[in-house]
Amino acid sequence: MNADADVVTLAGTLHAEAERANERRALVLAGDRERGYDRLEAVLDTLSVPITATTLVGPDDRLRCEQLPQANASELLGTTREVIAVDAHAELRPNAVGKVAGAVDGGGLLVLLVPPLEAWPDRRDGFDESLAVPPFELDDVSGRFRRRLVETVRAHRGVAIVDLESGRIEADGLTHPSPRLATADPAPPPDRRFPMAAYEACLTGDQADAVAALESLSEADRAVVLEADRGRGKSSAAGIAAGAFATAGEDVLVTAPAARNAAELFDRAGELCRTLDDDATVESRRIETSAGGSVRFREPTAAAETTETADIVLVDEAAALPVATLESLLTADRVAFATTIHGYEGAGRGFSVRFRDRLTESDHEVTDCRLVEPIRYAGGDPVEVWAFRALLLDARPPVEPLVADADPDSVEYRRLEPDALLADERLLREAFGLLVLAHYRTEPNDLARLLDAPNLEARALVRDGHVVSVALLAREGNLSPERRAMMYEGGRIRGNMLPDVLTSQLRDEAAGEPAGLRVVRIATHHAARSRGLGSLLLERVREEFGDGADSIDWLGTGFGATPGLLAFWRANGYRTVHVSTTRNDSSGEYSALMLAPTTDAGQRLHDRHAEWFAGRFGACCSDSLADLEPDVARAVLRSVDAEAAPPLELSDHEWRVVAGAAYGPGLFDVDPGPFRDLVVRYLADDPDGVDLTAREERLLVLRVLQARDWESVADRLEFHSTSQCMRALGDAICPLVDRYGTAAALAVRERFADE
Ligand SMILES: CC(=O)SCCNC(=O)CCNC(=O)[C@H](O)C(C)(C)COP(=O)(O)OP(=O)(O)OC[C@H]1O[C@@H](n2cnc3c(N)ncnc32)[C@H](O)[C@@H]1OP(=O)(O)O
Ligand SMILES: Nc1ncnc2c1ncn2[C@@H]1O[C@H](COP(=O)(O)OP(=O)(O)OP(=O)(O)O)[C@@H](O)[C@H]1O
Repeated sequence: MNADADVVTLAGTLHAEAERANERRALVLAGDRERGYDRLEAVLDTLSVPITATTLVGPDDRLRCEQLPQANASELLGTTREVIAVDAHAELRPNAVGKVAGAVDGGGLLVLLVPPLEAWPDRRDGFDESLAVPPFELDDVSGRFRRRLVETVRAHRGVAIVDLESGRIEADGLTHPSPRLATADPAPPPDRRFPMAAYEACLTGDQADAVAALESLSEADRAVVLEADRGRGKSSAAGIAAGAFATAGEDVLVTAPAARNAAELFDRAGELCRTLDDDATVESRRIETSAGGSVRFREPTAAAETTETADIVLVDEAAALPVATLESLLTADRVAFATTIHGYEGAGRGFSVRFRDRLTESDHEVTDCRLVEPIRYAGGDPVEVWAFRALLLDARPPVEPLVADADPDSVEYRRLEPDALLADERLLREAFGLLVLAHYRTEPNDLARLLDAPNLEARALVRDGHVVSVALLAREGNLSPERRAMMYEGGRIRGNMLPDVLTSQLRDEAAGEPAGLRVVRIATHHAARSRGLGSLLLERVREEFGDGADSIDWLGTGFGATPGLLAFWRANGYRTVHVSTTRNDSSGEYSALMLAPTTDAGQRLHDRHAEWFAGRFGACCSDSLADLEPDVARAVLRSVDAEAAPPLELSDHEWRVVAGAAYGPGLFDVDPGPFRDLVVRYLADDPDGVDLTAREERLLVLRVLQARDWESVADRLEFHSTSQCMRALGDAICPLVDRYGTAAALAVRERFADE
């Protein structure tokens, strides 16, 4: 038999078994790229799969089917394909594999076109280039992620491997599954509001429960969160509910990262509308019913701006949307979010880490529903099991009892060397699981970075070998004059987040010269927080890197700023030098950049930036940071090094204006500038003996720094009237005049005190 025939027969048998079991199978074609495409074409020619249900994810449009580059793999989120082939010869992006693996239908095949397996880990590809962060070169990147990937491919059931060079079938991927037991029939709740047809459309009990949960949107101020791994039928549940609401005359607005992600939702909604309403008009993105109801799609931003035009808003693939967009969608008073828990596949955990709190704080009564039973493919599907393991999609921190009594005296500092992580799957899972759980953006790409990027280091505190706290560190700076000039002139540089911002945005060409270590992420197990472990880990990192042979000039960090986190970093000696001028897409927060210098060169870098920052922050507050939360602004200034801030230099006249408004009949509104300098100085200093309340400080931020008008400030801080608010501002300024005022200011105070 020729090699082609072998592969075609293998693929046929594999596909037949996949169909019988309603599971997926993977086929790895390892070897020469052209040969791989030849075999793949032969396979596709003979499989009973329509070309319209096949997708090639790779750089070239080589087959007659749909084609997408790996960078656009998100388009497949939430869709269902029978065959997806990934061409990984030029590059393998771990995020793309995660995204496509969930989209293959039960009975379908995931085909991987890869170089010879033995040689693959040692080849450097396009993705590796993204890991070669200056001053490191491509040769410094290692191949551990792919070595691990190859091992998992070989070790897992359901994965067939063909060595195209020798023509040998290394594994046939057959699992010979025994027949499955039928699962329980879906049943409606006894007091259902939706028509019976909605429940008859459900395929599992979990899906019927999800539809029942969505019934709660019949009432105002309700939110529903549907959570599930991929392919459990949550989009379909949302679609069935959309159809039921539309046939009852309601307008349902559907949004998702892209219209295609909501295709299943519209399919189900359309089917139900047709069943219930002979005159319904059903189009791919718009459904209208004879009761006057509708289901329509809007892009997320447009949807967020028009929530009031709909009765109900349904958000699909919510985890892939920025937190700020999710928040704007909360303006709808009846809203549901369908979101993926594992297999977040590069979308990050913004939804659960950051957005969950906002949802809880909102006026909505929230109903949660979790779908477990798979629909797209059967439970225990081997390709899902492989993808979870290979990409650590389900990595978790250690279970609570193992770390619950950890404290600074019972833990050990440990370098997490990539080789040790590769050799110890449990350690890797615990460390990566902790990072994933605690952060809004940790993706499969980060697993590859952890194992292969030359600029990254990981450190942990372990209790009896279990990870309790973990930090991911990136080397930054130490850049050549040419690279620094390139950045200064607007060129982009990989990695190097802090030097990049300080150079390109803050116009400091020397910023990339000192060597630094940025704490990219830090997390403590939730069962052991607030015991000083995070601080201990930072202290150990500083000891290790601050004065070894490997010494650095600064430690730094950048993160979505909240008052609590700013306090944590401040307590650990980090000081703010910048706040981003736009909100971070996934965290929805403004980012704070902080430095903790360890040498004179680091100190000089810090000091000049702290001075510039304190100098500009007041102006930013009434401009790009006009919607910064006042408590974040307070915490930001509190974490600036006051020594480095510019001195307060008000003229005698300016002091008379300020003191006149505080103690006499003067007005803040005539000349806000000097008040602004005074407030910045006060918040940065946090001086002893001045005890303003949090509300007074918020007033200073809102009115003096952010220049909000009196009405809105009075309203926000719940003053009875604007004049009461104005008096409160004067009262809050008095202790600042007492503390900082010059003779000219104090003379004003004396004069009015006498009256
Ligand atoms: C670059 C970055 O990674 S920034 C993001 C940091 N990581 C995260 O947000 C992940 C989730 N959070 C965590 O894992 C932990 O809370 C960490 C890493 C921030 C702190 O770890 P811990 O071991 O608790 O630190 P430690 O005990 O030394 O210090 C805790 C103090 O930090 C402050 N703090 C830290 N996070 C918060 C927060 N979210 N809200 C309020 N205060 C906070 C508090 O002052 C707290 O003291 P308290 O509990 O007595 O009030
Ligand atoms: N009630 C249903 N009737 C017909 N097909 C369904 C039904 N529920 C789910 N399916 C099919 O099962 C597959 C998965 O469903 P769906 O897309 O709703 O799941 P999901 O949990 O949203 O998955 P993903 O996270 O990948 O978006 C799809 O092919 C869908 O057409």
